[in-house]
Amino acid sequence: MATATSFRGTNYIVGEPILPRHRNIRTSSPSTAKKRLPGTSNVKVHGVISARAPPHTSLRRKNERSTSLPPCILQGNRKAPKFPSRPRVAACAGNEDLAQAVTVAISSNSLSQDISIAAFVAVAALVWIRLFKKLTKEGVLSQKLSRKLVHITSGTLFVLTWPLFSEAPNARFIAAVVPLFNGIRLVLLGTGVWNDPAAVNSLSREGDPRELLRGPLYYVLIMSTCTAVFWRNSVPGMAALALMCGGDGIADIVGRRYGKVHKLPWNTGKSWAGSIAMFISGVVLLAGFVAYFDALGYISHGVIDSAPGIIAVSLAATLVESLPVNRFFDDNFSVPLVASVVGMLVFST
Ligand SMILES: Nc1ccn([C@@H]2O[C@H](COP(=O)(O)OP(=O)(O)OP(=O)(O)O)[C@@H](O)[C@H]2O)c(=O)n1
Ligand SMILES: C/C(=C\CO)CCC[C@H](C)CCC[C@H](C)CCCC(C)C
Repeated sequence: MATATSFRGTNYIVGEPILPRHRNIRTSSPSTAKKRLPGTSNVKVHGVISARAPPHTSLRRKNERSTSLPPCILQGNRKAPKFPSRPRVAACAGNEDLAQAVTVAISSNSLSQDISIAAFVAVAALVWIRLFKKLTKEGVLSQKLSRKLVHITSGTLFVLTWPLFSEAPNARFIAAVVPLFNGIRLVLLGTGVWNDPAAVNSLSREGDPRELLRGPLYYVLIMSTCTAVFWRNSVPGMAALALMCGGDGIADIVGRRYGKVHKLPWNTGKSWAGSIAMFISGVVLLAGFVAYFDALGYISHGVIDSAPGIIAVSLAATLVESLPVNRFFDDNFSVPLVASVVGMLVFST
């Protein structure tokens, strides 16, 4: 029997029988969302919601997701999820055993889904690095350019894979293992336990394996931390990674090419060209991340609403990157740190 319940001004239907093949259960799309229930008026129907996990118990903070409810439902269905293959929990009101069995089945399903996705992304990372290793070995890319292209692309692509993970609370930690796994590879290469000069060349400035224990290792550790701490429903983490990957990476490429003149007055090792490129690419990549996660319903900030915050974060990170403090603070540490702190100040999530 369906019963209507209300949360944050939106009415939901709780209950109705569950199908064992829960993966096939879909929430209704916005176009089918408005239906009438007997005895109610203007009720929005957003699929069948678990009797064990009503919206108010699932909502830990704004936008945060439960194992069963996508953010669009928690937010009163601002948007429908674009990945409907994620399991949606349904349960029989009044049938606790069945509801529990389904919850257990979904939890184990989420775990295997997350492990498979993490394994897939880890393999994709190996293939990606191998491609750059080959291009450097064949002289298509210089060592410096290869390192910066790996720096720009691997983090960006990794962030784009976040929606593939399930809505389970542990999904973020399983995703965070992917950069950690790459960190182990860097430690093995950097300490010489694993001897692969071609891989070292594609990831280092001068070909010295010990370099991998600094910038590249900080990079994967920051990526792992942002994944586990901020994840896909929090803009400060996206800001940290956008500025570290896109901003800092582009500053180097543009600065080396066009920054021979017009050096910064407070740091003659860096140029206006590099810093302006960092600011613009940081803004563009962070706006891209915000648009992507907003479109998928993970965050409630649109690009336009977020524009002042995006500009503030990018300016702060660009300023820090331009300071002559590289010898003490690696850019892969200082840039994401400042971007995430400013991000936490200017974005509510
Ligand atoms: N704002 C910036 C940043 C970088 N550069 C150029 O890019 C080069 C590399 O800068 P940077 O990335 O800071 O140097 P590294 O610390 O050597 O590299 P990484 O951060 O990748 O470790 C600089 O020498 C400079 O020519 C620039 O002109 N302006
Ligand atoms: C050279 C680097 C930084 C120096 O400033 C970057 C090092 C990159 C790591 C070795 C690899 C990181 C892989 C990502 C965590 C996952 C990428 C997955 C994607 C689908 C390709």
